[in-house]
Amino acid sequence: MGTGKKEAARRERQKKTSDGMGNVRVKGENFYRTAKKAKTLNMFKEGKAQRDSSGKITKAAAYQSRDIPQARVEPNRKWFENTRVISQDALQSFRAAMAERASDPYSVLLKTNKLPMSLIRDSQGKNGLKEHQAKIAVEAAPFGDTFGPKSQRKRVKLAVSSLEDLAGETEKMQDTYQDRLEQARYLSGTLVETDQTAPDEGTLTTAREPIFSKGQSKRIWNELYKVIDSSDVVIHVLDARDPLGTRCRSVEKYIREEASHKHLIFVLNKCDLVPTRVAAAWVRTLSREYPTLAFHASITNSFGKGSLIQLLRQFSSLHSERKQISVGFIGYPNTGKSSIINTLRKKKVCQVAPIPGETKVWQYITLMKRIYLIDCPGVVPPNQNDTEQDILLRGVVRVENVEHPEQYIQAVLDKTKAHHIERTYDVRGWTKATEFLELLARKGGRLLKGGEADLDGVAKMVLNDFMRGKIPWFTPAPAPDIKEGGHNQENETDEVITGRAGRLGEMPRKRKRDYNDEDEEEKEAAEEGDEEVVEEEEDEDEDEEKTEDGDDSNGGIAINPEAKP
Ligand SMILES: Nc1nc2c(ncn2[C@@H]2O[C@H](COP(=O)(O)OP(=O)(O)OP(=O)(O)O)[C@@H](O)[C@H]2O)c(=O)[nH]1
Repeated sequence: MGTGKKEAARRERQKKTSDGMGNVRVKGENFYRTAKKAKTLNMFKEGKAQRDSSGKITKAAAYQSRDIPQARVEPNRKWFENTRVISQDALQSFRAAMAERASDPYSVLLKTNKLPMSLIRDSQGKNGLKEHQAKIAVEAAPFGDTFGPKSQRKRVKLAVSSLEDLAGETEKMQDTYQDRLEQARYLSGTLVETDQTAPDEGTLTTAREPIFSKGQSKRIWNELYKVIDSSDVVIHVLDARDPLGTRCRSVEKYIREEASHKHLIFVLNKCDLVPTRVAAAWVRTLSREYPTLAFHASITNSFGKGSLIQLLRQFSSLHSERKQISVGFIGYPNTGKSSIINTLRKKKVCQVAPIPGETKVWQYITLMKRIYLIDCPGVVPPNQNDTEQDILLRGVVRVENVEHPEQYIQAVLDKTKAHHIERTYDVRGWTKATEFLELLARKGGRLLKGGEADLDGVAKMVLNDFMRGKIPWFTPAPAPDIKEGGHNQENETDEVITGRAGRLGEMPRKRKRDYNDEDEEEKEAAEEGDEEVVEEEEDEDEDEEKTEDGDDSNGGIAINPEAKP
């Protein structure tokens, strides 16, 4: 809207031309020219007709021209919509099903127009083109026309001209493949380890199903690097049941080499699923490399929360010159990164689910005025040495997407103790994984048509139970090096090696609790329970910030002063 003279002129003009009531249009709807008006004006802009001295039109204006403009169809993919593709298998089964129906005299096909009938007619030769082509290619064309010196068919283009060249080409491809493997190993940080166990020259790894490459996509790694770049403290969340399996060594290496000013700490989550001794042994082992904390993520009954907050406060005072510090949570999918953030905030701020890949993008959460938390999607370092079984049992893959889950059940049975399985499912007397599944399916009434056991469905259930902690299992901590560190070696050896907990998957039978002798019932119940729950007394601390700290004194933390933070 102009001011002064121009605006006054506009108002004056519009008073005459507007609705007759003297209402002047104000800025807003319909203030400017309408599309139609603009089009008309543009048409005139393209030029006037040319006239001679007597006023006759010698050349018409563009809008007056009667020439038909040259036009072409707009290249747009919408012309190709409604095109469907059908696989050969699906086509065959459709044909078979249709043939069956057609031959049944008691059934009539209604609404055939909703079925892709042309797919059937094709094979009957209605659409002659394809059949004709096939005939030419297979039956009608003589050998000479196809392959002889007078062949009319185009030669297949080959990049090689002789058998030797072909062999050389294959070797070259093999070398490139080996280089790629090497690079993948380097990325996963297992280059040194694999050197000793490197497969023999010439052996090839088989291709993997794409679902086993979850957490490795470029997108996820970009998210990870965003989180690392924006964090001052990086918390690497490990699953207490398999801390080494859920370690991302390449990320540790990256932080050590490329971002050594950032603090890396380990948080051993899901400690409630392993016996205290095992968690303690792992904390001792891992804290030789980085500060390590034991944690149990739960909004109502957590463990290690006070220690973690205390540690973050220390980091924050270490960087007192900054306005705030950011703490990034990284780790394998499903290790409980989002759950830890929810525990610290004491409310559900991040989406949590018992399936991997729930967190899709990074997320900022304010813990206190000076401490921000960043959630990251789960990452999986690519490692050619990991089998599909390893990847699956670490909880990286969504079980419902796995084909033939029965094949992994033997690994579950090997990792767990038979009596734990018996207690969980109340089945006994199996020798093989398939027998176990069969028993379980029959017990739960999970049968398919014809009374066959639904092995697939039951196997998926067992795998989910294994990952979600319904079946107790854990990886024992490695034996402590007697010469290393300043720990009480006697106790360590005793705890880690000779205890029942030292054996694979074995859980202590008794809880560490004082029983009343009279209270036999409770004692029995405790003996039944196979999990030794790490308990925490929460000392709620009034904080002026957004969180209330559950203080468990020094419960979860074990920091080795020699370890490089
Ligand atoms: N028993 C037990 N379960 C836990 C603990 N922490 C997390 N969980 C469970 O583990 C599952 C995964 O937790 P999330 O917090 O979604 O894991 P995440 O690491 O954020 O997973 P992504 O989104 O895939 O990266 C959920 O079902 C949680 O309830 C814990 O300390 N103990």
